[in-house]
Amino acid sequence: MRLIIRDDPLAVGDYIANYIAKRINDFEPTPERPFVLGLPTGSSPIPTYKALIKLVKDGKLSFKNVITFNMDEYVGLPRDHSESYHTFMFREFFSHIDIPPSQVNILNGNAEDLIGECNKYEARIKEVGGIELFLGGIGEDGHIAFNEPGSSLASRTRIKTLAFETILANARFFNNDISQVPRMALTVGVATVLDSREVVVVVTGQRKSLALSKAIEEGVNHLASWTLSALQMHPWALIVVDEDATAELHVKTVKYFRSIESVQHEVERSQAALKAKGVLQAGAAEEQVGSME
Ligand SMILES: N[C@@H]1[C@@H](O)[C@H](O)[C@@H](COP(=O)(O)O)O[C@@H]1O
Repeated sequence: MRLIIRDDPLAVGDYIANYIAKRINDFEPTPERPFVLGLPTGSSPIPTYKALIKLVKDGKLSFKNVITFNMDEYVGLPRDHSESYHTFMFREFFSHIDIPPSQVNILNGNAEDLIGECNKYEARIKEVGGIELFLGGIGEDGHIAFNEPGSSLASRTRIKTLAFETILANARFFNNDISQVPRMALTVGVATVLDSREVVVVVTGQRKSLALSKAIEEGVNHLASWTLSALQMHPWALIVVDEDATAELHVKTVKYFRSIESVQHEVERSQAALKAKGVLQAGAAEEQVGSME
């Protein structure tokens, strides 16, 4: 697992957007071999979405051959409700980029057969070859998507009852009226996220700092009380945080991850110099740097 620390949420958004853009561009997706991207909602990914939109507008990135799967959706909230995750995703992201709407997958929280809807979602992910990169955010209790504390590490896409803390936290989107916040959601499972080839999580703000420290400085327990801790079992996980989110980390943890990043920069610089001199073949430098993760 790698931890990248940036000054503020905007710098975090820029970092993640450039990271995702590089992954998509290096993949060279085609209609036959699309790039499959998992996406979250919430306020934390908004700077990333803004930076991705800019990359598309500047002609540096295209979503024409990208298929997306969103993490979750409320149950029973009309699709066109201002706070549904459908509305959120089109308002904040999809309407501003070149992705064909037919390549956007978002769970239908109003399906007649909710269990069938969840099973179909898992099947569709498999059908397109699995998720290449899952971008996620976390709640204050460390939940990923709506995998509240206590979610099984083996969980798949399913119906989930929301924790009271999550209902309280999300009341800000519903006129601060708890009674308006849906009590249930459809969500991808912890195993759905862990199955993706790469996971990138955005964590910003001091209110997430306890969850971050529990998830990376302590162990994974079978109930995944801090669901983010499940990432410790993923072979290719990256958490990108701002300074405020590091408030509860040990100084040595912060120093450790900062030192890894600076050594990596050093390696990248020397590999680039060798490449420029023709000593290393194109591609070899990235492979060697990648092996540090
Ligand atoms: N289901 C979503 C999560 O996927 C998201 O990570 C979380 C945090 O939201 P925010 O980024 O606004 O703090 O909110 C909701 O609970």
